[in-house]
Amino acid sequence: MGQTIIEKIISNHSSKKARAGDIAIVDVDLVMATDTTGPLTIKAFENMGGKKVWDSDKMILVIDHASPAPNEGIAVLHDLMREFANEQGIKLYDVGDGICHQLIMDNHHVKPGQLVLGADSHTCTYGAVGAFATGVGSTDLAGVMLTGKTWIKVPETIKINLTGKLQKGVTAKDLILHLVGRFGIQGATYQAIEFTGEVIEKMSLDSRMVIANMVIEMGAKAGLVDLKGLELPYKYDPVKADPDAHYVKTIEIDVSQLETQIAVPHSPDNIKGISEIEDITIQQAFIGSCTNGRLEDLHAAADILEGKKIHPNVRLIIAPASRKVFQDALSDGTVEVLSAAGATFLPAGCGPCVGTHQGIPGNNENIASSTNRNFQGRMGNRNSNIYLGSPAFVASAALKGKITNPKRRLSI
Ligand SMILES: CC(C)[C@H](C(=O)O)[C@@H](O)C(=O)O
Ligand code: SF4
Repeated sequence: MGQTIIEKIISNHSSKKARAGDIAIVDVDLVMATDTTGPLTIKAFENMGGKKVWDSDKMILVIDHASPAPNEGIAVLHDLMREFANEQGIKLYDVGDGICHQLIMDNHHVKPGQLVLGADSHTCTYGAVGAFATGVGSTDLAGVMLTGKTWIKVPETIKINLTGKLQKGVTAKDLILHLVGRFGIQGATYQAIEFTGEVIEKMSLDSRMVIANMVIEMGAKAGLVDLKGLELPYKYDPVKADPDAHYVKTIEIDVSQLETQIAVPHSPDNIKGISEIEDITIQQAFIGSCTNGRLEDLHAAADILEGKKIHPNVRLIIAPASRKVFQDALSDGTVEVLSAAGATFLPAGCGPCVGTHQGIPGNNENIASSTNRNFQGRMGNRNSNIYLGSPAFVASAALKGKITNPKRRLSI
């Protein structure tokens, strides 16, 4: 019997042909840690007796979660990371460079068919370029830093084929929210998902990243997006599934009828169609994160806000996913449009996504957000409510001061 993409990638990184359910010892192509997990990882590495990482070219550190440092304690942790990176000759991205996942993608640190581990749950984002990338704990990552290897149980695979055409104002975010709602937050636990079909083939890299990024919200180990229709600035050999590969499930979805999808408080699988929840008042709007902080996302917001002013009772906060995203949005006039509409720009980084700093909501406030998680307290206040959706949804809500269908705000 043939192999799925993940079985092939794991086989290529180990000495045996891998099948779902096997335990494989694999060589890792790249490891990554952030300012939330990096200091713990470095300590664990030293506690294991680590002196020199197995390959300093295969490790990346990023200061993005609380960046610039909001207090002395975090400033000390940032310094610890800088010192370690210096001693070991490891590439470190510092304050303002951007979110770890965006930097790894922007700078082509990951390529199709590679196997990457990150001490961050959204490492699965790199499935957008057909890599098997997944999140691990700090101690596991420290082990890889010593040896360049880890063990992995080969996941089973679900195949999702997406056909039809997305309606105006309906995006990759709506699609993945719909799937998270359908599966539930544990619906694909420890499984890989292969995404194929004409909808994927027409998607930009930015949109493919949205899909791969949120598979963790269904508990999946990896989301592997078909590379058809994707142009990359380098040559590569795509890893393809065999025609007789075994899938635990194959799902066909026609996306043509899908309306804007929103995750309502307090879980990313608590999905409603926009028409069910229109008119809820909001006080804060956030566009950013490794899910939706890219150029395409800022463009979608600018399309809605150009020449207009946001509602006077709303704070619209934008954190570009990377410095490059910010610079591109600056040079094409997008920053100007959004700033004139009343948006406040934060440095490139995670920003308010995880509630560490910058934009913690007040009591009883409702937030429209382009991020990926809306658990109670996620943005730093348990007495606030987060509504997750696309950047077009967030911009429309910021404009009207309440949840509204982005379709009505789009001129195209
Ligand atoms: C803080 C960090 C450990 C966490 C993660 O692993 O995902 C964060 O990035 C998140 O999005 O919740
Ligand atoms: S942007 Fe949010 S989800 Fe993404 S890595 Fe940062 S904290 Fe995690």
